[in-house]
Parts: sequence; C-alpha cells; structure tokens
Amino acid sequence: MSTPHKAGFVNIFGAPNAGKSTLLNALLGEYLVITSPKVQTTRHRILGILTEPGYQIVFSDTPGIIEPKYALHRKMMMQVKSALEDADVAVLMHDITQPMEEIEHIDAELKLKVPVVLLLNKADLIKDTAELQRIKDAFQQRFPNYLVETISAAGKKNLEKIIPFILEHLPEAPPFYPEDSMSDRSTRFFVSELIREQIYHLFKEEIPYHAAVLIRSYEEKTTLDVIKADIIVTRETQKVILIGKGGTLIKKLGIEARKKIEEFVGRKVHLELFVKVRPKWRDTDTYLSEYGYN
Ligand SMILES: Nc1nc2c(ncn2[C@@H]2O[C@H](COP(=O)(O)OP(=O)(O)OP(=O)(O)O)[C@@H](O)[C@H]2O)c(=O)[nH]1
Repeated sequence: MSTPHKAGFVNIFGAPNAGKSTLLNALLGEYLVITSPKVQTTRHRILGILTEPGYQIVFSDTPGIIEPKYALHRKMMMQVKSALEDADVAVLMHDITQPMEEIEHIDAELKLKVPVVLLLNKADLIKDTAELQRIKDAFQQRFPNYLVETISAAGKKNLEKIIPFILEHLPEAPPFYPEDSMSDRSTRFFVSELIREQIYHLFKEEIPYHAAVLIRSYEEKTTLDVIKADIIVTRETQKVILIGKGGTLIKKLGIEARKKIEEFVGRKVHLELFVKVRPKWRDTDTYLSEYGYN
C-alpha cells in the first residue's frame, strides 16, 4: 500500500533581514521572492508551493515583524496575523549574528501552537565550529520544544532536515493547488516585484521605501509581452532622482528590470516605465488598495 498524500500550510516568521525570502527561494528552487540587503522588502504575503510526489507544502513568507508606523505597516501586520491562523507548522528564522532577545520577542508575540522549527540562519558567518555548537545548544536550551538547526539559506547548507520535519507534522490531505502552480500570485505581481527589486539595487535609502510599482497593462503579443508600469513616489524630488539626468537612470532601471522579467516569463519583453507622484500613498487606504497592498 502506498503512503497517503500529505498537504498543508507552513508559515515563515522572523525579524526583517533574517533571510526568510532567501530560505523560501532555496527550498522552492525558483526565483520566487525578492531578496535585498535592505529591510522591509517583503510587503506582501507570498505563497510559494512545493509540490512533490506524495506531498504539497504551501509556504507563506510574511512581512518582517515591525511596529506599525504607517497604514502600510498596519496592513503588513494584519497579514502576519492572518498567516497565523491557518498554519500546520511554523518556521522561525533568526539571524545567528543577532542577539537571542530578538527571536525571543517574536516568539513571545506569536504564541505559536503548532510544531516549530527554529532556524539559526547565516551560520556561515560563524567560522568557529565549537562556537557554532555552543550557540546552537544555548538556543536549544532556551527553546526545548522546538527543533533547532543552524543553517545557511544563502549557501543552501544544512537545509535537509527542514522538509522531513514539516512532513512529519503535515496532515493527510489531497493537494490544495494544481501541480504546476508555483504561487497563487499572478505574473503581474512578480513583474512588479522584479521592477521594485531593481529600484532597490539602483537607489539609496529614501527612494525604495517611498516607491511602489503598479502594472498598468500587460499584453501578451505573439512575439513578446508588452508591459506598462507606474512607479509611484511620494515627492517631486524623488521623481527627479528616479528619472536621472536626461532620463539616464530610469532607462537603466528599465533595461535591468526588463532582463529580469524576460528571464522570469521566458519571453521577450517590451517594458515602459512611468514615474508618478502621489504624496500620501503610504498612508491612504484607497491608494493602498489600488496598488494591491490589501
Ligand atoms: N551570510 C549570509 N547571508 C544571508 C544568508 N541568508 C540570507 N542572507 C542575506 O540576508 C539578507 C536578507 O535576506 P532576505 O531573505 O531578504 O531576508 P528576509 O527575512 O526575507 O527579509 P525581509 O524581506 O526584510 O523580511 C540578504 O542580503 C541575504 O543575502 C545566509 O545564509 N548567510
């Protein structure tokens, strides 16, 4: 007799920059979630789906846990809360170079009632193996009910125990999603994330935090995809910076984003970017819904 099919939901929690998106990408083997050295890149709740013979795991990568400062932040916190309600297993991620209090605080806030694997990420940064073991032991002692592992999400090191742990605690169920679905987000969403990622790469602090990307239109023509996107910023000065002298920067942004999008959709792409100023988009519910932060 064959073993019954398992399926369920896994939520990944951790402080901003702990490496949640990197882990999800490593586990799913696809370029699904944008990563960046800056905090707060993950504004959406993204579902990545791992479908293998015999099981299906639905992952959500929740936004970094932060104090809600703007309406946008409040929406992010609401996503964290809603993610809590439907999980079978939780993955807690901690940057091993950060103090233990950081994850203690998150753990206390979450009050998790499901099995937990605590991943001490960026273990590659601790060169001394005895020191690494000492840290692991300290965390295991502090969290005796959790499976504690030291990993490197970026280096894809020591990830082998994660999936078996999840499977052990996943209920018997048929798959929730069709086998070929990688994510419940549309191509448009990933395209806007890829554009946003390039904004992160090309500009310093202020611009990325104030910019949103909205796909105006997406047309699949016979030879290529034609995409028109708005980059929304809060101030005229930011628009000037984004466009650059004689349009040099927006052009560079367009070229880099187009290359990434072409890789992602596997087709030629024509990308047109427009920069728009909306002074209060971060704090206005209507704008937030219009731009998909719901
Ligand atoms: N040295 C090292 N760096 C890592 C590792 N995993 C992730 N990083 C880096 O840590 C930074 C944050 O990684 P992300 O995956 O974006 O973190 P996140 O938790 O999703 O962050 P938010 O989206 O802000 O919640 C990036 O610069 C990664 O390259 C690792 O195993 N080792």
